[in-house]
Amino acid sequence: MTVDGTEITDIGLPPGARVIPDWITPAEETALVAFLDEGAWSDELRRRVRHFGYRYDYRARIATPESRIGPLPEDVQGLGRRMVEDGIFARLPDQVIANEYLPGQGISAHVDCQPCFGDVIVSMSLLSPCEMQFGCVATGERRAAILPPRSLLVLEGVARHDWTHAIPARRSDIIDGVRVMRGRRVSLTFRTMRF
Ligand SMILES: O=C(O)CCC(=O)C(=O)O
Ligand SMILES: [Fe+2]
Repeated sequence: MTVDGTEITDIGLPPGARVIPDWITPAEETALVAFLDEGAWSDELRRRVRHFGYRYDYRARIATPESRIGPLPEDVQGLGRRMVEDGIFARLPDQVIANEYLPGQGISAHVDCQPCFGDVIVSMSLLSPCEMQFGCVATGERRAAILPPRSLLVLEGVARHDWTHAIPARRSDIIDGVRVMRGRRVSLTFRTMRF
């Protein structure tokens, strides 16, 4: 398999990353998307986003204590509490970004802000599956994995700090050898502020 012309030798997740399938039910998924769609999505990027807890500044690439919006909405806070109960976070996540990806939209390779955000990053996938690509900053090694809807992707350790993650901006993915057209995907990324 090749990703952007680079041969991928080891398909899968980088060390320190795991996918927890079916972490929420289809009914919870529907309710969450409805909640997100009731509010105002921001058009500041090529994909739509909503920020909760603290606003992330895409130009400066930081979130600061001054960027505080307020407490997380109860629906989102409840998921954070469940992540703490499940031992995924040691303390309650307090910064969440919702991303909406329509077919053809993606997110470029990045490491989440290291001075701003803690050592665990969790991304919840809703609606459509998609491929996420990973790149080791030191060696250039590439990996890729499919994120199923209602799953959690947990990034910690090396996967959080030393590998980039990205979603290719395309309209379909190869899943189990079959080309699958993307639908609308919404994700919620949970983080803890370091401040
Ligand atoms: O959509 C995703 O699953 C990832 C989002 C992401 O990487 C981010 O918000 O930093
Ligand atoms: Fe990220």
